[in-house]
Amino acid sequence: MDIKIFQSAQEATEEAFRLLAAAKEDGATTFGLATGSSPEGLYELLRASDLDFTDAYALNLDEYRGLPADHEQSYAYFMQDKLFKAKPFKETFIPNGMAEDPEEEVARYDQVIKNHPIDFQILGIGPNGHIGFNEPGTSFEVTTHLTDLAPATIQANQRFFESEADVPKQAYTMGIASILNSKQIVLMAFGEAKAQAVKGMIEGSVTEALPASVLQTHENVTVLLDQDSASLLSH
Ligand SMILES: N[C@@H]1[C@@H](O)[C@H](O)[C@@H](COP(=O)(O)O)O[C@@H]1O
Repeated sequence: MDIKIFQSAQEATEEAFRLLAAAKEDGATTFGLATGSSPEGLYELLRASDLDFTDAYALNLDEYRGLPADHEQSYAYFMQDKLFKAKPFKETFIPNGMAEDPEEEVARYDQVIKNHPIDFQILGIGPNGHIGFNEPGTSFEVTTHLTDLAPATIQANQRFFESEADVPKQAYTMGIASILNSKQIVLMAFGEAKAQAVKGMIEGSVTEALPASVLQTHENVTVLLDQDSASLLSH
């Protein structure tokens, strides 16, 4: 793992942009994208850039079950709003939160990932160490699946909804095995609320109890931190 600690989230975000642009320059055509506040600044930089994605593919990590693509809190809506409207891709993919048959949806998305192996994957991290929506305890072997959200995740994501009751309780997510297949991974984590998870991910043992710790086993991972998220690291 390449750990880079910056003075601010903004500086770390600028580094994420540089890494993505360099990967693109080197031929990356398929980008794994994440939602949440961590990559928002990156999407802002991409929108303002002159990078052209009309020959590129975007695959998102996850989607809430039960939210249609035009729901303001759906990840499909987030991606349109924050990136795709301004920066069109050749094709974009995201699990369908309204799919009638979860098994079919999971199989469909696994096929999408198989057809479009990811060159460059952006990740955030949940305060409990989740990546995508792979919650603590999820097997490292699984690919796309429907998961029950951990109570801590429902609580953390409540800020985007009117009340806790409005937060979906399930989500589709790429699995750890799918994420590890990406050629290059860049994880962004900012703020004190992430410090414990960041410490576990980098300095703890590789354990399903802290899903992001599996990234220690991948050969091309860069972790971009600000002072607060890095504050519990031993050196
Ligand atoms: N499923 C998403 C994750 O992909 C994201 O990394 C995490 C952190 O979000 P934030 O960046 O807003 O802290 O939250 C959500 O639960």
